[in-house]
Amino acid sequence: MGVRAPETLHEFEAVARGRLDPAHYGYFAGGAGDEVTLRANEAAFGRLALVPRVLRGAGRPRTGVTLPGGRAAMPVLVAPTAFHRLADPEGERATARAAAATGTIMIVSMAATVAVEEVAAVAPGATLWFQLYVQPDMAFTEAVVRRAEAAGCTALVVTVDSPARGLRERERHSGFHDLPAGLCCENLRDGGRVRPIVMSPEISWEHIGLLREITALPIVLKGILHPADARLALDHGAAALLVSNHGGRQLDAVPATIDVLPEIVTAVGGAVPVLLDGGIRCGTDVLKALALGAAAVAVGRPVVWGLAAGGERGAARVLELLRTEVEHALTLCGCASVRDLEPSMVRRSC
Ligand SMILES: Cc1cc2nc3c(=O)[nH]c(=O)nc-3n(C[C@H](O)[C@H](O)[C@H](O)COP(=O)(O)O)c2cc1C
Ligand SMILES: CCCCC(=O)C(=O)O
Repeated sequence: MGVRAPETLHEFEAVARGRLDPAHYGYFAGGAGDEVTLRANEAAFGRLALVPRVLRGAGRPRTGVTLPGGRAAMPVLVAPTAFHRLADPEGERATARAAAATGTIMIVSMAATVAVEEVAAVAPGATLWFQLYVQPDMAFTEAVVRRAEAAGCTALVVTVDSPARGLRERERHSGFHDLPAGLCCENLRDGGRVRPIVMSPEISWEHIGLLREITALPIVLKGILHPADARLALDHGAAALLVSNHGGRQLDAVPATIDVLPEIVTAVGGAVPVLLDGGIRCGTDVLKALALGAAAVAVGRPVVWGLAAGGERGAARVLELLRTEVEHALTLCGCASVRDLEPSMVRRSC
């Protein structure tokens, strides 16, 4: 990991950048269009300030959270990201072990380069959720869901922000087109072939209803940005929502996730937990999201940077850094647990 081990998530990105094939770095780092939303996700956290409480005698804070798909030792989950074997030869196996080591939940991407069964087998201590792009062929979708269930996944995270793939200029310019020979989306195997992932504009709420009938797993809808959709998600039996703009990789010019979180939390009215991802880069970002009503957050790129910088140990270090930072920030905010955070403790700073 270079002369000095990276000590912040930004340092991990710098090390990862130096190690990755530039085309792969472009794929991981890039966003859609002019990357307005990609930048906005991080910048919006920078415009918020935390207002601590004092003299509460809170003691050492507890960082754990309970969610529909299980408990996590910290309120930071591993967001689903594709193609981990581009970052490290062990790929998703390493990520899952890192998640298990920090006691957090890994959301395994449907586009993982290690099969979900193998990810579960090599990291028996990990709580895994499975991310799904509903395929127009519902029989195949059901087969994939059955694999995730049999592997022991405890929730289904259905990504709903991808009726088409985002237009990613940086990815194109950096020369990333496809997985190299020898790697494929292992969860898309179907007999002797590997199916392509279809992102279809025909997927609708009806499909969510069908999924609800197919599986007893809690369904988390990932990619909700509009309060009306948050209410529809409740009508369709979602067990949780994940406010996400796909890390700025789908429609450019959508708002930063932290800026829409309060509206979604209001629309949901406490009926189900609301999670958030996009632009979380340190412990105080986590506290801001939790104070504004998120039950937990997820990180995408930072885990990939950890993986590229130092494999399983690097990914574990990134998660451990976040855990330590969250605990420290909770202490300085006078909180005994994440439940003590509330909207009055966040203020727009400029
Ligand atoms: C390289 C990369 C691959 C991703 N792959 C997926 C995926 O397969 N499925 C999915 O639902 N989201 C995917 N996402 C979106 C992430 O789950 C998450 O929404 C986003 O990365 C959060 O933003 P952050 O990277 O700023 O933490 C991907 C994001 C990145 C950066
Ligand atoms: C077909 C893989 C899609 C991965 C993804 O969602 C992303 O790159 O953002």
